[in-house]
Amino acid sequence: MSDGTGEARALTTDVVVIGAGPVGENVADRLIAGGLTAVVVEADLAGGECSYWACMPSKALIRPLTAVHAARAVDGAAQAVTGTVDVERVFARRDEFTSHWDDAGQVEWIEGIGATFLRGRGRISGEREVTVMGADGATTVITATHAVVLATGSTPVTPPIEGLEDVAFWGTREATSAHEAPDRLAVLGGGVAGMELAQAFARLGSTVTVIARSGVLATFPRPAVKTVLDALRDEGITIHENTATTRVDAANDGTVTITLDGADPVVADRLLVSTGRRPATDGLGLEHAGVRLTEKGGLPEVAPTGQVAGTDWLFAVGDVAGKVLLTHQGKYEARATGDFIAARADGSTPDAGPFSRYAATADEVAVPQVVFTDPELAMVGRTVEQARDAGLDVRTVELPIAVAGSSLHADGYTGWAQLVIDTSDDTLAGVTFAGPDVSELLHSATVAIAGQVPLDRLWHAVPAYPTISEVWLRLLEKAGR
Ligand SMILES: Cc1cc2nc3c(=O)[nH]c(=O)nc-3n(C[C@H](O)[C@H](O)[C@H](O)COP(=O)(O)OP(=O)(O)OC[C@H]3O[C@@H](n4cnc5c(N)ncnc54)[C@H](O)[C@@H]3O)c2cc1C
Ligand SMILES: NC(=O)c1ccc[n+]([C@@H]2O[C@H](COP(=O)([O-])OP(=O)(O)OC[C@H]3O[C@@H](n4cnc5c(N)ncnc54)[C@H](O)[C@@H]3O)[C@@H](O)[C@H]2O)c1
Repeated sequence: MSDGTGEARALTTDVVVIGAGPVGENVADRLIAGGLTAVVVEADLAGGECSYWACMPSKALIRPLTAVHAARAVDGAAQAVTGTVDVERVFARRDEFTSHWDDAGQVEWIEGIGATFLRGRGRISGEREVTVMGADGATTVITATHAVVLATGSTPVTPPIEGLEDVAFWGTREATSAHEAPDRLAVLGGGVAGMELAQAFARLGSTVTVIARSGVLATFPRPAVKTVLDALRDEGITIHENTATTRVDAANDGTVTITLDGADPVVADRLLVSTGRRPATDGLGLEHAGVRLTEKGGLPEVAPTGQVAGTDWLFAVGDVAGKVLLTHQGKYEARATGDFIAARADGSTPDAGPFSRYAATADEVAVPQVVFTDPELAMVGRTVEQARDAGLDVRTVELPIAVAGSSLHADGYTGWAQLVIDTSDDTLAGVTFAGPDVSELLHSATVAIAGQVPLDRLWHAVPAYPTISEVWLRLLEKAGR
């Protein structure tokens, strides 16, 4: 804002938060709860990528499709599903979940907690100083007495493929906000976003081809990924793994041809590029904080408190911190950072050791993630490879999910589960489930890992009969109990 004379307006606050995604909102909430004042700066929509173009719209699209599929998998209920999915209603329901891309409710929430909301693009312009350029060109210079928190999220990475820059392709933003399903959709990138959206659009009526440079969902155990691959292929989705894309061409009729190394070209009406994201650090003025970005544009070391290495006033949380690109983990970092800044504001040095309230320790050992394909993938903690890389001595037990609860849940239920066990203290280092609706099992595993519960004690956590959770009993028996 300016005062009408063209001069910058000046503001002073305890903490400036740049970015009002879920993570920025949460850090502001903790700062205010801790007795500080905060200005939250947002260039686009308050609520961020997650609310309008990522988690919420994608899951809003997926849920009705999964619900229909689930009913069809239960004899007696299947007979009640006599129609087809109402594609228009699915998109309309998604529109409700994104509040029709109107952030009035989120702005009201931010102001309701007592923070000041400022619409504009923020950049660091000096020590503890942020300059905000409003959409109308007005400038506000904000001085922070305590800290500046970066919560600017991430931006998509576009691979350097010949011809791609001349094609009007979809990113995940366009896919999650689409109002129609293309006849033929090609998806470049077999990560979480690509696989979820591939199945969603296939179920909305598109003929879908996925092109993955490596194996799809490569960070998950392969037998778990196989349950997803088999299901998606059964639904008619073509999946090319370990396949390089050599060039992309657009024709005058709007179709796109994707030339592959070692496979026939793919012709599509739309190309979705979902090949990963990187921290949103462009134009943030980090040089004014003495921070040098890494080659890939990431921040240097960010401590578990969120403090950026080499400064005592700059913090980073959520996607921009570059640790874990998940909403729930970013919000967890926000709680630790907000509490740390508030606790430090009186001049004391809070104990920010592992598992203290001021350190996002779980980022390293207990990150839960769900892939909302159908069947779902749900994993927390380390895979065998990650555990061994971290120097742990581990053993595994794995088995198909075949208990009374799963057989009742869906006819022909197919699932897979694995425990990664740290042999030094007989606790869990990682757990993976694959199968319909396993996402709701995941928190049990997260509690066991974060709580470092030994298997001997876990044996006394009796799963209710007949639920899918009974797989815990089978896993523990196989582990020697
Ligand atoms: C398709 C898709 C689906 C996903 N689904 C899930 C899911 O189901 N579950 C899950 O946990 N995660 C999911 N994610 C990841 C999730 O979206 C991110 O981890 C999450 O949005 C990170 O939150 P954030 O607040 O750090 O960043 P963002 O949500 O990106 O918010 C950052 C905000 O900062 C603003 N900003 C940036 N620069 C400036 C600036 N200079 N000045 C002012 N404002 C600025 C942006 O406009 C934005 O509003 C998904 C991602 C994608 C792409
Ligand atoms: N359910 C969820 O929690 C959820 C859903 C979607 C996204 N996300 C998060 O959002 C972030 C972004 O998702 P994403 O799927 O875009 O990223 P990602 O990093 O998970 O996957 C990107 C994929 O693209 C591939 N790739 C890279 N370059 C390629 C090329 N030239 N050709 C073909 N493939 C190529 C990579 O090998 C990788 O498999 C992720 O970190 C993810 O965790 C989470």
